[in-house]
Amino acid sequence: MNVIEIKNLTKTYGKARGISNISFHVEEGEIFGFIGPNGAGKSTTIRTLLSLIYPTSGSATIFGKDTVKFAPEIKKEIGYLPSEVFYYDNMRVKDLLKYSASFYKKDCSKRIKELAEIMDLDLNKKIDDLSFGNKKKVGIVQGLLHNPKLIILDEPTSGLDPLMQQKFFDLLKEENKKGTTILFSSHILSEVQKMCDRVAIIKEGQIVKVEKISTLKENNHKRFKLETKSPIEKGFFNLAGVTNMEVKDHHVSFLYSGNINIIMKKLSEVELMNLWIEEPDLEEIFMHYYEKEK
Ligand SMILES: Nc1ncnc2c1ncn2[C@@H]1O[C@H](COP(=O)(O)OP(=O)(O)OP(=O)(O)O)[C@@H](O)[C@H]1O
Repeated sequence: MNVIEIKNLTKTYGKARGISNISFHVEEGEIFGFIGPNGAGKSTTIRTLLSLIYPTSGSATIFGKDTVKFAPEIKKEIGYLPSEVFYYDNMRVKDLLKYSASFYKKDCSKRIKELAEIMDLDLNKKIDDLSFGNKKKVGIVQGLLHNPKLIILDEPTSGLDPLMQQKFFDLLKEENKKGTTILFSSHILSEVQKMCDRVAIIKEGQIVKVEKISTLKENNHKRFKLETKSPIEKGFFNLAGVTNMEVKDHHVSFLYSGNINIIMKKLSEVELMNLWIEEPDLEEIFMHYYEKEK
């Protein structure tokens, strides 16, 4: 079953671009990454899904229900961590969390204590006295306290130190093992690579690619680095599937995706001093997709 199904979702802010014709789905039990640079449209997509803003056109369903028509019902089963959290500073953490829990018709007190312990959050402190990172932890507990079926995280790790990031990721993996579906937006590729099964890449309001992380990493591209006996012309490796070409004296480096025999044939025309064939990291592949669309 698809927990999230997005069909041709478009949101414009007056004349300004928000998102345009976004379509993808998130399956039950997946950790799905949503990556793109600042301003690409990640938050706009997420806010539209949560009916915090309304689509200009297109539609989406969560748990098979239209996100606009069934917003209040759907929200009970979603845990949402916005990219920025704002609170009434005067409240104590425990009172704020108690207030948040009152929206759900279940007793969340045990879970609040558990989560606060995992995230090393002092429930007795006033919000006012918390650092930015500790405020983020309040947001995390707030998002998870009702054991939601779907967790939507918008740039969740900003402000958390590396140890807390790790604890948070472990916590999410634990939730995921219990069957919780997770949509995770980020511009930090390494964390998407670490956490997610599949990923949608968004650029300038449009989806560039939806792919399994494993496919992105392993099957599609290889980085070729070669040292040649004599300098070669820049256009020598102008073949379909060759990108990110860099030539410096006797050193050539490029990404290749396609029939490996074709590139090997081309390589055999060059007198090689050395050759390395490596798996590129996600960062390189990601840049590659961006370049392709220019
Ligand atoms: N309230 C708004 N009014 C006008 N334009 C907006 C508004 N919110 C977002 N935009 C525009 O919509 C586009 C997408 O922004 P969005 O915040 O969704 O991107 P993002 O991928 O979440 O980026 P970031 O990582 O910086 O949060 C941007 O061009 C942005 O300037």
